[in-house]
Amino acid sequence: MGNHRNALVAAVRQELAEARGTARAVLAAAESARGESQRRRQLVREAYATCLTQLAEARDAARRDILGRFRSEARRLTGIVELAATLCAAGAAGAPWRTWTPTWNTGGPDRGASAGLLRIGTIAYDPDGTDRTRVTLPALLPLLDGAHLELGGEQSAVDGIISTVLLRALGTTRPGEVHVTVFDPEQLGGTLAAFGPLGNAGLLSLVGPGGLGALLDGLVEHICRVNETVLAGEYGSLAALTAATPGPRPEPWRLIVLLVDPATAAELPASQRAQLDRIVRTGVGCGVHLVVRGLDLGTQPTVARVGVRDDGTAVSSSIGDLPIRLDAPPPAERIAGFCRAATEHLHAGPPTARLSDLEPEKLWTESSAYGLLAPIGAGPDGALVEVLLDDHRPHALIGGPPGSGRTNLVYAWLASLAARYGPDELAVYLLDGTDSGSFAQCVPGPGEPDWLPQLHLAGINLTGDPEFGLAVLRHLGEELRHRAQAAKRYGVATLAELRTEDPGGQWPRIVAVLDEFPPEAAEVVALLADLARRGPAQGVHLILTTQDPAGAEFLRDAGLPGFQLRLALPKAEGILADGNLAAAVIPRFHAVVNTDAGSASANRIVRLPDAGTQLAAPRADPGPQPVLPESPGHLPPGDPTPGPLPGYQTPGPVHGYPAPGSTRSAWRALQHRLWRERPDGAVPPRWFDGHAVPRLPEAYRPAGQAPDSTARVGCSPGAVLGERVDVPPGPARLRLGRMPGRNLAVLGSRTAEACDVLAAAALSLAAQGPARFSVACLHPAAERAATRLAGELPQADWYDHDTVAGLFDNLVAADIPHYVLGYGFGAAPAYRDRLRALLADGPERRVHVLAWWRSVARLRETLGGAGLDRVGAWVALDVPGPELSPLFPHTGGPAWSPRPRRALFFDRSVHRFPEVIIPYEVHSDPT
Ligand SMILES: Nc1ncnc2c1ncn2[C@@H]1O[C@H](COP(=O)(O)OP(=O)(O)OP(=O)(O)O)[C@@H](O)[C@H]1O
Repeated sequence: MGNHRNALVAAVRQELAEARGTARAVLAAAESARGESQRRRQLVREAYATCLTQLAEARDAARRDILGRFRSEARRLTGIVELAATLCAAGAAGAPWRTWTPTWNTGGPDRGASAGLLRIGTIAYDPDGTDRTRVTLPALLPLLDGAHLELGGEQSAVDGIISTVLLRALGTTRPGEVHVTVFDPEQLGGTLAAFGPLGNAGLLSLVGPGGLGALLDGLVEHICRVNETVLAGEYGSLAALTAATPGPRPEPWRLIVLLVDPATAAELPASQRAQLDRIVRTGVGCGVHLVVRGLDLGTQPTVARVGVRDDGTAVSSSIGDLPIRLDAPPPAERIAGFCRAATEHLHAGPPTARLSDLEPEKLWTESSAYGLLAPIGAGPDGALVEVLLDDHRPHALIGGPPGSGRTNLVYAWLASLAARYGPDELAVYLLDGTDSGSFAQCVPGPGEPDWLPQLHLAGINLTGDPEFGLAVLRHLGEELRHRAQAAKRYGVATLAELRTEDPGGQWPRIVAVLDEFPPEAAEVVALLADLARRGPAQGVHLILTTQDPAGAEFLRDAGLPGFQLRLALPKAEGILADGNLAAAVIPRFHAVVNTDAGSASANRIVRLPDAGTQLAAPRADPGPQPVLPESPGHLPPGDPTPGPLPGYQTPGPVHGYPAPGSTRSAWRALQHRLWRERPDGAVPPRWFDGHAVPRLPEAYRPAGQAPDSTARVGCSPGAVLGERVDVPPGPARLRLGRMPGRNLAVLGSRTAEACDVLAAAALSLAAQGPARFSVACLHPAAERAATRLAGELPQADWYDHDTVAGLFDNLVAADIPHYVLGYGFGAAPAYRDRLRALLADGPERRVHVLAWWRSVARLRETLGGAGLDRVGAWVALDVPGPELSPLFPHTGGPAWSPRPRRALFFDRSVHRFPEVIIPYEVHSDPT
């Protein structure tokens, strides 16, 4: 039993031991699993913490990145907004009052430029609420061509806004482009008193307390008129019309300031309310803008509202909820100063057009096929006024008393034409019938080698030389004939058609300016009439200028057609039609341009630019004269002028030049530019200066020793007597062939000039080949010149009172010509018969007498009445025409009024009528 019990105990123990062992094993396993779990949990916790940290870092990085991008984008956009704001409210529209100045003082705005926005304050914008991104932008309001303004809130602040927008609107437009009307029944205009000076220029009007209805009615009518007559259904608004068409705005803006207290506003009659609504709806397109305080303008999109809040800031419907920090209103003295300046500016009129304003963008781009169109100045609105010369209105008459600016006007017109039409399109001829050297600036001068490339010919200082003007008119008549023949060949009638048919031909339009050219002579009248009548079809245009009514009367009397274009300078008489008094009232440097022969309805007032003609004051020193470069002795008789126009000239001083180094005038600067553009091979124009005394050219002076007597002698050498007064430059010559009468008498008491004629003749003969010269001086006054000539001739025999017999004794026949130069033969009566015999039979033996007598009576005394025939040619200096009748083949003497340095030359074998010549200066240096 005990064993059983023991065994049982042992078995129980055994089982217990096993169970304990098992439990221990399970416990150990559980503990180990728990440890593992705890480790894992730890790991997870750690991973979680790491993850959290990383996520936080990533989030922070992303936030930083976003913020950075936001800020840079905000900065960029802010920059754009600032730029846009600056552009929308440039200059006077946005500048602070400290530096504010009206835009027209700084060169702008352009005529007809569109209006922008106006600054009234600033808006502060802080996108992220940290002060770091805070930006300040101008708060801008639309007004001109943009909106009506309805302002509400504290009164003084609202009035400040009104002053601000008014001044900015006025300052960004040209004076006169904005008219202001103020209805201020409480203060009777006192609210905007600083703008008062505008009233002096009609730019500000006040409406009395009972005038609102009439004001609104008037505005409605004005809007109707603009819609009907100005916009005429073609344009939606004045802004669109101004943008689409060149020139100034056709209608000014009207700013209507209505300062109404709310009580009055509430009692506004229905009719006025209705008119107000009409204006609100339709006014902006017609330039009518309401700026109101105390009135409700309704909900039209054309209304911008500004409300001033109690804290002094404002909000605007055009900006949104952003509060506007209002600018201080403009100081009253600045407003008043501006208004005074604007008034003065308006009274002064538009700025003077400068010569450069008349120039096109590019030189020489126009074709003259159908006419010549060019501006000559600016109209009252500042726009350039153009004048046209064409086949229908071909010619122009310019008139104005002395000093009124005729020359200046011609220069301005020429500048405008010459800048547009190149030398292939335009040929200019200038004749100055005054003594003022008017056109001297167009030709080369000392230190100024340039000339007007379109200029073919200029006649300067022609008071004493109407013959040159006549020669030019004849030349133009020839050109007309030449063109008419070409037109006939091609079967066309107008220049435009000729140019189409003959594209390679040179057919520029010709503009001939005749400044005070005297039309007295019948031939001048006939030539002018011919040019005026037939010129237009051939592209020849005349511009006549006159300083007294006689010029216009002449036109009327002569019946010259085609002068519909009239340009009347201040106080011009007879240029415009009777009863058209415009020229009497225009100010200095203005002109009335009239394209309808002066009838009052066609008047246009033009302000002319200064072409700088004041530099054209006459100079004292004469310049050299035209020279032909042909060798002497090779000209056909009667036509000493080979070579086409334009002639050429030795550059030399000409009257009227600015001294070298002087400031270039506007004209001169333009001419220099044109000259640099001249075509290759362009030759200077032919010019003739009536004040200049030509020197005997070197080509007509003997070069050295007497030519060998075996050298060839021309059959009829030509004695050069003086410069011809003709279009092609060149000397007048006397052919001395072996024919009876080939002798020369120089007549007149101007000893120096007579000696010059004989000296030029002798020297030029000496330059042409071997010849013998005998100088017989019997007059003491001529002794010095004769001695000098004898010394200059290669070989000459000298005779005086004591030795003159030898002259006749030594007349031996020779193969070379023998020229006898006589000074005062009348003083040797003892030799009259021998002299008469010499004159009679000398020329056939190649002995020619060239001699000076003080008068025709002396000549007659010396030669006897019948002996006059033996003198086939004469040069008369100060001998009146009738006295020359014994030497003249027609009845009565030639028409000749003597004048200094001019002589009448007649060679009966060549001339039908004598010609005027200018005796050369042979010895200019005192000896
Ligand atoms: N538009 C202008 N602006 C400024 N100055 C001008 C203008 N027109 C003319 N002048 C000046 O007035 C003066 C007279 O002008 P201009 O010589 O052209 O007149 P004119 O009528 O031809 O005179 P004259 O009868 O003496 O020949 C000159 O000093 C000229 O510079």
